[in-house]
Amino acid sequence: MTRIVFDLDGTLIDSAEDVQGIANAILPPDLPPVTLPEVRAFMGEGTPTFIRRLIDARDLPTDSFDTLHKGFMARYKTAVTRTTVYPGVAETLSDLRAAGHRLGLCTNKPAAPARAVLAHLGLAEYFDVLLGGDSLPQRKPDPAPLLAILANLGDTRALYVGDSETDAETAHAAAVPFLLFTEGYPKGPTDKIACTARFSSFSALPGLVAQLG
Ligand SMILES: O=C(O)COP(=O)(O)O
Ligand SMILES: [Mg+2]
Repeated sequence: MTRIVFDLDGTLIDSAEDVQGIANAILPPDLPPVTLPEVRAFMGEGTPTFIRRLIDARDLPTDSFDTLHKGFMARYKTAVTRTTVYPGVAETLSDLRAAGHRLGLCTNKPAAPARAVLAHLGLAEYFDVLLGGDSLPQRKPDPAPLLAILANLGDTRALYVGDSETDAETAHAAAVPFLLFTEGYPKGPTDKIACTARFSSFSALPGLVAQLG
């Protein structure tokens, strides 16, 4: 049995279009809408950082943070309809569970929208434990959420699966082997991201888990 912890946005799900929708809903209408590449670049370090990046990109007053953050959070839980699951994710999670592994979810997305989107996509049942970006005082790349999830899952071999530099840093800080999904929202070239192994299709993951055991 391995404890396998997953990142969410850009790893299991492609949520950028839903996040783009709520970002544009809170932006003053006279400003240029935020683009998908911008959204992908702003995501990964949690909602407060996303809002700060949005403020910088559209030269908004810094004191608009609270209003924008509140508007964003109010819409986030229901912004699920344009989100898709990467190919093979559900089958792979199901196979890993059937093989006896225990699965956790460590995301910087706030916990309520993370739970909502997992439920909407039928993925919630696979995870024994979930921590979001607002669950603890620390968020990734601080290793605290990943370590708390792993402690909850037992004390066997552990792996962390994510899509970004933030995830690589988190795994390194927690001294956990990192598996990089290369098709998500990295900030730079994926070959520059330190990892134990990389994969571009979820069908490869069960083999990697077996091999690293
Ligand atoms: O909400 C974010 O910033 C991204 O979340 P993630 O940690 O699931 O990639
Ligand atoms: Mg991610």
